[in-house]
Amino acid sequence: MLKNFSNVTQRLRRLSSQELDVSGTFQSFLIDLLDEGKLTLDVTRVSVWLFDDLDKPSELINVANTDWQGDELPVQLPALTYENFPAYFSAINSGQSIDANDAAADPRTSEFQECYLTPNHIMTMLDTVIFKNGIPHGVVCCEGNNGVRTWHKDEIAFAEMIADCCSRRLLVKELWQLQLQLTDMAFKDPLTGLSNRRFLMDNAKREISRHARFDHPFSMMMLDIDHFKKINDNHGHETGDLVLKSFAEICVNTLRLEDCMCRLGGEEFIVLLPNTPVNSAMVIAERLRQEIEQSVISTPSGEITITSSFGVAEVNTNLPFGHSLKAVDHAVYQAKAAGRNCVIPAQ
Ligand SMILES: Nc1nc2c(ncn2[C@@H]2O[C@H](COP(=O)(O)OP(=O)(O)OP(=O)(O)O)[C@@H](O)[C@H]2O)c(=O)[nH]1
Repeated sequence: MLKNFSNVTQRLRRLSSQELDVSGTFQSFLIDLLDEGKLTLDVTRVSVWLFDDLDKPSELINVANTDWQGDELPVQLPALTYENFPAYFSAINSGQSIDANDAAADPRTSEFQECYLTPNHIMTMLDTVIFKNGIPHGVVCCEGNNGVRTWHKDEIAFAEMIADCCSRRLLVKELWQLQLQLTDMAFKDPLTGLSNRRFLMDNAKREISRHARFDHPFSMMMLDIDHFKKINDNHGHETGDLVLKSFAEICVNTLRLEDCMCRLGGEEFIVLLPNTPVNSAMVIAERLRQEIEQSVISTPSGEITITSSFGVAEVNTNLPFGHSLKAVDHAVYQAKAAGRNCVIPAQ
């Protein structure tokens, strides 16, 4: 029987309300939950084990354990194989809770006797299944070494609630990862890993408003690789892609962390330079131009050097961003007309 039933459910409800809170780690949520299970059920250890592959599970991997210190995971996570513990795997796959009062005698858990139960003095086990879309995804394992025990239906129901909390938190974790992936896809250029045009337009709007409020100087530059078409024509599109990636890397490594480089499209890039007056932006652009000119890019079709034309402008924070974009675009046009590989300030 569960003692202080209303206190227990109260604590569990509070923990359960944290399932949607992705600000904490998955691990710390699990540990809080398992500690609650350990305390309430008065057991030696509670752990969470998840299947390696839901379609064809061959291993159960231990992802949380009340014995582990804080959030730290062991370098190698313990695992159980289907090959060694077929009866236990079948019991989990049935979806039923495993109330192994006498773990050594219970056919679902007796496989553990020699390798685990006896050496660790485990006498009783209560394992409840974690589901995903109705399919067993893993198990919450409660182990006791205070003698054989008859699990009461309240205790089994409580352990099942713990497993259900795990199921929901796992789902939230997956949805959150999907959300991050989608945001990444929406705002990142897949080739270079830089932010894309959509991000640039959003971010520029925010930066303009921030700089206007504090009356700070805000500059930008446009970079356009010179004669990029020739690289594609002479070495192939794949090498062209590699050059674009290396170009982005060279620039990011030369710029400050707070500078925001975006790929506008093709071989055209924009760098937003927060809190930077135009004369400093000209110096930064010239330094970058030299760095690009001196870099040698190794590709499968040989070493390639490139140059780039620059347009630089101080962003007018009283006007829409498109106005400044047009100004740097025109400056790049002039840089190309002036023979390329140079930096031209916008008029
Ligand atoms: N490999 C590769 N090429 C691209 C990509 N996007 C655009 N391009 C190519 O970039 C080339 C740009 O050519 P142009 O606009 O003529 O410019 P350019 O050859 O650099 O000449 P200038 O700008 O006048 O110096 C085109 O051949 C595009 O097909 C890309 O993602 N990968």
